[in-house]
Amino acid sequence: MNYAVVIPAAGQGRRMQAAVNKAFLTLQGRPIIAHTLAVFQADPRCERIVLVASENELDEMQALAEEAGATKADRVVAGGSERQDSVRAGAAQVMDAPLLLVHDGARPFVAIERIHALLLEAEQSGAALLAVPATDTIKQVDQEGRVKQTLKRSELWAAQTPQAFRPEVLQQAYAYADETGFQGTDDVSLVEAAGGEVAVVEGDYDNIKLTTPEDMTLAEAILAKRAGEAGT
Ligand SMILES: Nc1ccn([C@@H]2O[C@H](COP(=O)(O)OP(=O)(O)OP(=O)(O)O)[C@@H](O)[C@H]2O)c(=O)n1
Ligand SMILES: C[C@](O)(CO)[C@H](O)COP(=O)(O)O
Repeated sequence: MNYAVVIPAAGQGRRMQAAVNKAFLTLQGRPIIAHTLAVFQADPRCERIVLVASENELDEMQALAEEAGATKADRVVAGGSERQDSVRAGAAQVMDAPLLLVHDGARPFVAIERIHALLLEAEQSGAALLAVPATDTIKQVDQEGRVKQTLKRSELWAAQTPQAFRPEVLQQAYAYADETGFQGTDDVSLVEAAGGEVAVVEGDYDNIKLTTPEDMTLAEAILAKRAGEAGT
């Protein structure tokens, strides 16, 4: 099944501590968001890209998408103050798509094979995400900085994007969020909160979200490794 993807890039990148929105920071001379757009532009199953930008960066983002040759990104829409608001504004544009994906603008390394595995699962389950098994031991910590408990690592997975939905499933989840005021830090958590099932598809550890300055160093290393593997 084909799909439309919503790419939120309307954040402020505070943890990146850069002077500009981190989407515009460059890796090997290309803006992060151009790397992300290239993945979906190259995927024949991706029909449309909805890019979500801050109100004051709409023109800059549109120009960047054009320069990057992302012809599927025919609209750039204004985001909101929270990630969930930005995704929602973008999703409203493509609720008629066969499947709807949400993918962080700040995750430039997702592999097309993983996207296709995710599509298969979402088609059947209604909602699915890429995730990787936790590699660290995870502690639940109270407000005073004391450990409440050590969570069972074999049951813990780190959520990534893309996250994929049959549109009616996402629509119902948004209706639930409207009723309850639920705010999630990712998109499938709205479906979970509404009592729906979410399937997990194993992703790759290099599908990182560029969040802190250290991630930029890691990202350059991932690109260099890929270039080495491709012999370029
Ligand atoms: N109001 C928001 C907040 C986030 N995002 C986007 O959601 C993705 C993941 O969010 P995150 O990495 O947290 O980005 P920022 O919110 O920009 O970072 P920070 O929390 O450090 O400010 C990013 O592509 C970001 O641009 C968005 O579109 N709208
Ligand atoms: C959606 C997400 O990337 C899954 O890991 C993550 O939850 C986004 O969180 P952020 O606080 O907006 O970075």
